[in-house]
Amino acid sequence: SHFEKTPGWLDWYAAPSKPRLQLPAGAVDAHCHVFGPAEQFPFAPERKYTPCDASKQQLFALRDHLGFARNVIVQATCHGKDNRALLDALQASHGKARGVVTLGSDVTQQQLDAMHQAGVRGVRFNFVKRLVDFTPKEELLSVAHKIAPLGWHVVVYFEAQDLPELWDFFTGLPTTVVVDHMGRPDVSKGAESAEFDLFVRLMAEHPNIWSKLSCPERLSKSGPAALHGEQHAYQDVVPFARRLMQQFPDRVLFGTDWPHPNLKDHMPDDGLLVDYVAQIAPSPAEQQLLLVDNPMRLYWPEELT
Ligand SMILES: O=C(O)/C=C(\C=C(/O)C(=O)O)C(=O)O
Repeated sequence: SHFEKTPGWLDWYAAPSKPRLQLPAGAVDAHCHVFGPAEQFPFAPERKYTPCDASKQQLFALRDHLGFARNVIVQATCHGKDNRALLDALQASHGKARGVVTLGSDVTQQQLDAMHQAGVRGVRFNFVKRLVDFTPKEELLSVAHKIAPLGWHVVVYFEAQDLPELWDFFTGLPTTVVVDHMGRPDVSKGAESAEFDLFVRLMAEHPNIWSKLSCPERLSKSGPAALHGEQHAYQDVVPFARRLMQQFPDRVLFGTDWPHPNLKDHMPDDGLLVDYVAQIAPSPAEQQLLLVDNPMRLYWPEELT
């Protein structure tokens, strides 16, 4: 097909290891994707990479293999504003998945209501320049104001060096805001750096802003040491996640980011990624917050009454 995978794009682990960590009952993988199948759900013409297919069936099999109970499926840029593959997966999940879509300001109320019925609870704004072209802030704000009455939140993906210019936009959003992958800090600067202090200040000053503690494999310079059996996978990222887990225990989430788009130097074993959670949330109480209570409050609040 003409959807040839981007050269160098690694496939995900076909047979991930079984985690040592026993996840708490009801654990939520709060950041993952479905891609294609391209013949049924074509990738967006404006995409900046072409992934391999990654089906809902494979996602749900991974969920069960790792010990998660639910998924939050996040629209990735390779599908642009065409959320059909995501909506198809939500329907197949029988209520075990929620969705975060990508929308234009032309979205209609009828489309929003249908997505809400399907299990969508958020919209995603991507600012990573290698992934998307520029979208005017007015258009994004228009989308945010359209989804706010539904109780949806805004997921944002950006790189740490861009936080200063994005600060006013993020702090002006009329919803809960969930940051992907800790705002992608440069881990070589250290978890007490001015750069990460700024991100911590963003969360400290704005209690509506949450963060996912995901994607150490994208941020680490020390790499997946656990591939050799040691317990300290992605050791240099742990202090960043620990700082957020300790300071904002009720506003953090975790996800596998399966099928790990755009990774070229190594592909994480999802089982070892789950074991990484034991380093950033070592106590059962922290694991309960990170993996169950926090994502349930955000995505299935109706079940908490
Ligand atoms: O999957 C991720 O969250 C990370 C990446 C890709 C996307 O988010 C996307 O294409 O929407 C990335 O860093 O390349």
